[in-house]
Amino acid sequence: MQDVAAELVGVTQRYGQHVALRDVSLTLRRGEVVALLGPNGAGKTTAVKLLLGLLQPTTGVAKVFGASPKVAQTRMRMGAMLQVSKVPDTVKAREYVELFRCYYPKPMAYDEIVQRAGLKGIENKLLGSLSGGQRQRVLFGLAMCGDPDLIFLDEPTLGMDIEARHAVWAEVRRMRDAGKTVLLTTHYLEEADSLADRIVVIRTGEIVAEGTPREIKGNVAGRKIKCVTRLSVAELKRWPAVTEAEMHDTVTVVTTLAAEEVLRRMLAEDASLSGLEVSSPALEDAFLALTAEKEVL
Ligand SMILES: Nc1ncnc2c1ncn2[C@@H]1O[C@H](COP(=O)(O)OP(=O)(O)OP(=O)(O)O)[C@@H](O)[C@H]1O
Repeated sequence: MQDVAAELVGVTQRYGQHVALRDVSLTLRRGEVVALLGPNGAGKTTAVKLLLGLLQPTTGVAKVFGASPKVAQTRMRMGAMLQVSKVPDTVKAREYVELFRCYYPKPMAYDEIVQRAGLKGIENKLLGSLSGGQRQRVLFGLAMCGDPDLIFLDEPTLGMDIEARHAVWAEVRRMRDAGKTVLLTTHYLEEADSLADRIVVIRTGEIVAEGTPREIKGNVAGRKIKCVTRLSVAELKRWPAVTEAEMHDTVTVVTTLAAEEVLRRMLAEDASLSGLEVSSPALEDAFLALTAEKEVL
């Protein structure tokens, strides 16, 4: 069994009357990248703050490396890049990184931070003069200062250009390969798909799905069969394994959780079927299905 790096156990978090998280249990194992996905206001930042010890759960327990995240020794092993982080405008990037390095007993070497966070060329600039993407890179560097075993990245690549984004992705993979644990929140589903070993989807304070990117995509949205067929959409919709069937111009698109079974039957019933294409759903399809507003009856 893999070691547990951090966990929320039966956590409910209230802000006054508002329930931001409801009985959430979440485990982060050592050496894995977990992406927390969910629409605005779902409770992602609240979960991160609980694990960082910035919030005390209303009920339930938050643990990091077997202890409270508020314990100083535990904090030293964590790094965080939060959306809300504010930086002073009149301090140079270099000075700020150096300051953060002082907080840790065994900080990462300055040059290593510069290289890993892509700070070359902006080290001597005032933080107030940096672009949004450059500022994000500095925040990424700050999160790495203590060479943490557990790192929280809240929307890390927001505003970054493609090159900077890919550099962050490479760095996250390097951390994982070094046995570190990464919790990532992102609205870029491609980012979660590409980086995460496991995805946890939250909707209105509750976990609604959890699994590898492949499982999340496969189990929820099914696969799509596209082809030209004389079978009618109305008929296809009546097949038990078909979730959805529609026509786009001359192409019929069938969504199903049992692609092989449906395909065999389609070929058996329409020998003239042509232009066949079977595709896995995008993570976006699964995400939209999982986080869709509950129907009001
Ligand atoms: N300090 C607070 N006081 C009152 N309500 C809060 C507070 N912080 C968050 N909330 C509410 O709790 C819910 C969850 O917020 P949270 O910031 O965790 O969501 P999120 O998933 O991170 O959203 P986003 O994707 O927009 O960053 C929201 O409805 C939010 O309005």
